[in-house]
Amino acid sequence: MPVFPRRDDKNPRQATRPAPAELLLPDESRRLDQAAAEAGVSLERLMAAAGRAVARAAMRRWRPRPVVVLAGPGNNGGDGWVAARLLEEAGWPVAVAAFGMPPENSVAAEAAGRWRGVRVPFSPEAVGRAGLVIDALFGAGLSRDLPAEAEAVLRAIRAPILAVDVPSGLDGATGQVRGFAPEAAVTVALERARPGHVLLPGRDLCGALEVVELGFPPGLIEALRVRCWRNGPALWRLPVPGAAMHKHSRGHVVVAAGATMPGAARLAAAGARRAGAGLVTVAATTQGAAFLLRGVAEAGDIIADPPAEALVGGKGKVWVLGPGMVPDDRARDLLAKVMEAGDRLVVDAGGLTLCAGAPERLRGASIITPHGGEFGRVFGPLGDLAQTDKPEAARQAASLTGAVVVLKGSDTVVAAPDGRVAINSNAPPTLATAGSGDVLSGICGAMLGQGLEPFEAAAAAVWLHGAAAPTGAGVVAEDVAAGIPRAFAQWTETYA
Ligand SMILES: NC(=O)C1=CN([C@@H]2O[C@H](COP(=O)(O)OP(=O)(O)OC[C@H]3O[C@@H](n4cnc5c(N)ncnc54)[C@H](OP(=O)(O)O)[C@@H]3O)[C@@H](O)[C@H]2O)[C@H](O)CC1
Ligand SMILES: [K+]
Repeated sequence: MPVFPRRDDKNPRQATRPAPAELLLPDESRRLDQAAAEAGVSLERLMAAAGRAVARAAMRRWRPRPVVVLAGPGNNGGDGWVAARLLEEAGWPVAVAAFGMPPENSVAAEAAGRWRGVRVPFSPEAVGRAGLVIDALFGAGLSRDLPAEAEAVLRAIRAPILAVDVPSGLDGATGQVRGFAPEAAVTVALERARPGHVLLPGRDLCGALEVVELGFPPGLIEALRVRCWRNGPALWRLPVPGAAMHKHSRGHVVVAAGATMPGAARLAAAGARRAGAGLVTVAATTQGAAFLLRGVAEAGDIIADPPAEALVGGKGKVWVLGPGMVPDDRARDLLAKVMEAGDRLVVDAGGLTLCAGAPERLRGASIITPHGGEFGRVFGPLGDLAQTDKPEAARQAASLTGAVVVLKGSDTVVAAPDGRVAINSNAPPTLATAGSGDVLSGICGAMLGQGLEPFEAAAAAVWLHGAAAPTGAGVVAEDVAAGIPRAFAQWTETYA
């Protein structure tokens, strides 16, 4: 069995292991506020804490300068009114431009009522001479596209923007822009980040993300039973080889591949081997392919001639089915046989093409790794949903197939059939290169082979893949595979 490093509370190095980074949905945020109220922590207190955090963020990052606070009609605006007062008390020149006023007797209205300073009309001219703009127009309560009037003002800003909760117009749940959203220099997230801070294009609009605590009573976040996290080492532990291990205890990954793109098989095999698979076999699914595959195999890969079917079944077997594979009848039969045998299975590329418009064929797979195009081809209408709500589309696909879905991109989403979602953010742009996905499917196979359950295997593989990718020009997929030992070392050094 693989050895997992044990958590040792006496080891001070492990203090660096982060807590799981929950990503709160707007609805969860509302439930949190409600639970806080029931526990005696009022919205007024939370808003005071939010406004204080915003003012402090401004003072920490900038010298005093003319500030314009754009205050919306809800609690996001309320945070803005509080921040305006605190900055003015600290001696900063502040003006507030309100876009509608909060409802009478609301907590936000009270915050607005305490403002005695300068008010300017909500107009493009108002922000023209600002040295800093605090965007407190809309946050979690954005319910439709940004109004044109608000867009015109936000577009006129030339100064740096400090966004409260989210840059207004950004949907915190999905990372999508509703009409328009400005690009902030800093975004102050309240208590926890939101999926929209990590998903694209949202992540790129937030600038530096500061997550601040508002003083919720302990235990309330845990009680929400959040199902979405930023992917990272808090969610899984990588397997590290123990002294008593031998190659057969680290999983046997079989890469079922074709010969039209033999490089794909080679990269998947390299990913699996570097990520710790004990044994890797490249199995050709087309006659004569073994001959071609042999030419690209590295030492350590065993090439099997068809029938690859002969390899189906057996303890510790994990299939990576699809890299460079021709989606023909033979491949379809192999997929069915592997499913029938109950072998663990990662489906990618050609394997996904076999299931175009027929997601039910994937029932029995452990992990599938589609990019956006493959996802649309397999899941039809869910492909459209993925354009607007990637986590929800991946979650539905996982529930439909029973497989963990790795919906790839610069913001890869990993979704489990039980509703857990991890959103990845460590992938450098260099990963957008041919063959990089093949390396990932191999790493997924290796993680399964070493005993991780599918969601953890997939999330760990995606992180490792991102951490393994060198940055800078000239990076090819081979370099990603070669970077895996360094990524393991980084993990061991920091988190193990
Ligand atoms: N626990 C926390 O995280 C806390 C967060 N706080 C802050 O509260 C906001 C969320 O406040 P909420 O009042 O729910 O929502 P907003 O302020 O974002 O906006 C709601 C108002 O805006 C109107 N609205 C929404 N979309 C539009 C639009 N496109 N055009 C015009 N008007 C819009 C909405 O009107 P409706 O007609 O939709 O009802 C509301 O009037 C969160 O972001 C934090 O900043 C708390 O301060 C502390 C706890
Ligand atoms: K905002």
